[in-house]
Amino acid sequence: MKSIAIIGAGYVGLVTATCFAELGNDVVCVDNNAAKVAGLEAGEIPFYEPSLAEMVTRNTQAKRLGFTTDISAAVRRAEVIFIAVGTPMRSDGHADLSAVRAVAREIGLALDGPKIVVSKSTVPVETGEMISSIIREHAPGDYAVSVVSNPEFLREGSAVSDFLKPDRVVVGCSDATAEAAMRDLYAPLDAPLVVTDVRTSEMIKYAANAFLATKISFINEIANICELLDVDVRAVCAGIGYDQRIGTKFLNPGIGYGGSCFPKDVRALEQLAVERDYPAPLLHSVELVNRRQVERTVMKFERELGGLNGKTIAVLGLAFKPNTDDVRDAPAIAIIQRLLDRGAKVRAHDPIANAAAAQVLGPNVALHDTMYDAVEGADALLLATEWNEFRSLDFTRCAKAMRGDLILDGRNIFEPEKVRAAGLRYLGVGRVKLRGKGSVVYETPVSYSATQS
Ligand SMILES: NC(=O)C1=CN([C@@H]2O[C@H](COP(=O)(O)OP(=O)(O)OC[C@H]3O[C@@H](n4cnc5c(N)ncnc54)[C@H](O)[C@@H]3O)[C@@H](O)[C@H]2O)C=CC1
Ligand SMILES: O=C(O)[C@H]1O[C@H](OP(=O)(O)OP(=O)(O)OC[C@H]2O[C@@H](n3ccc(=O)[nH]c3=O)[C@H](O)[C@@H]2O)[C@H](O)[C@@H](O)[C@@H]1O
Repeated sequence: MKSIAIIGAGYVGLVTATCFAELGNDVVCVDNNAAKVAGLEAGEIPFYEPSLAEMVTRNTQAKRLGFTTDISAAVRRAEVIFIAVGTPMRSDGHADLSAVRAVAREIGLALDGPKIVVSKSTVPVETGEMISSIIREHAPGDYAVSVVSNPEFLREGSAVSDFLKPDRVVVGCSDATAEAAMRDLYAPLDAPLVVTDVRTSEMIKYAANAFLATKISFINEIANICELLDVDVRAVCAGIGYDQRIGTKFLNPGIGYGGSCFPKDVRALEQLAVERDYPAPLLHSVELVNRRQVERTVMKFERELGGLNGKTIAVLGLAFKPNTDDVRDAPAIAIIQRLLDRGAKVRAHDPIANAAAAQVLGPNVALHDTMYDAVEGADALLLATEWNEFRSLDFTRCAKAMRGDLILDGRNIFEPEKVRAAGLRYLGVGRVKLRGKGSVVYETPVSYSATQS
């Protein structure tokens, strides 16, 4: 049993804190957002994540988990301190490390003995060294501080089981004391432990996300080519996915990847390379293909509807993927913004993310409580997020409610024959031959990065 402080009660911080408490540790979770801490103390989880709320309540009641805004007190009582604050994308594509720096400074100022400081946040190679020097600079005494990199691989929507049953745990340490403490902490989990130095561990996290994003952009590109050749990409996925070197996972074409991590982490890794004079053309293309997937979706509507001005599009799904209310960098939001720019009206529904989407989209989009309310009077429908409830969409009911007849299945979850049987037209991603040739005029320039030569 260890005494742990987790700094940052966001997605990763709260899941990490709760899971370490569940494993029997004494955990305090710190956030500088007082309202968030007050909410957590009252049992309110600031985002939607299946099974997390019950686990927070159980561990809070068992007094293994607490919340505070007092970082100094939390640092002093903990043996191990996890940094789990956000590292969002700066406008130049680099990771914004201001929150990590601020936390390192506060840890330094509060130091009163030896500590192990662990970065759970996704951070560029060399950040561990930066954290170490900031802590030392502000510490009141010459205390031994081991800085560890322990990246997190959980996915939103399955965060708790991903944390407790990981494929592997990666720990980057610079000394034996820290390594022993991390081995101890993760001993209850039945998972391989990959122990490296700090820099390698930082790189592993970016490489993992970049690889997964690459797989998605790869299959999206194959899907786009399938559309020109009248080949169904789903059969292609099955045909290549059985090869275990390729695998079936993360091979679903769609309207592009989104979320708070893939877009920012691919760009951050690219920028790490670019500033060392390696232009990272593959990473650049991964991001480019992803952005163009959004434009391609808008283009499909434009072509099929003969223009967008005055047309009404119903969008089902706003979150960047199912089982989350997170709309950060969601492709649905980017598509909606482009549809609005071209004069279309948008009606939308998400089972969980309507409120979060309203904050980003403002009053220009009509958000509805049910999927059937959203499709009422629409010229076309976009399935943007594959929530389970959308899989049983009644196409006959849609055909009656809609003004037009186009269904664009942005996640390939519908059977085209069923859609057509209801008198509707079906378009997916890589499943139906596109009208005309492949000459799509994309908005995204080939070189969009300011620092890319
Ligand atoms: N969201 C995800 O699924 C995953 C995220 N990550 C990485 O984990 C890190 C955290 O991501 P999220 O949890 O999504 O971020 P988030 O933005 O949801 O949460 C960050 C939290 O830190 C708090 N915070 C910021 N500055 C602070 C300070 N000085 N003192 C105390 N609290 C402070 C904020 O109030 C916020 O509650 C990022 O580096 C991200 O790339 C890694 C794996 C999965
Ligand atoms: O670093 C992170 O934050 C996390 O990023 C992703 O997790 P997450 O963003 O929660 O969601 P994913 O399930 O990976 O989906 C990301 C995006 O890719 C899209 N996707 C995924 C799989 C696929 O086959 N096709 C596809 O378009 C999803 O729709 C979604 O928009 C990684 O899967 C996690 O391992 C990692 O810890």
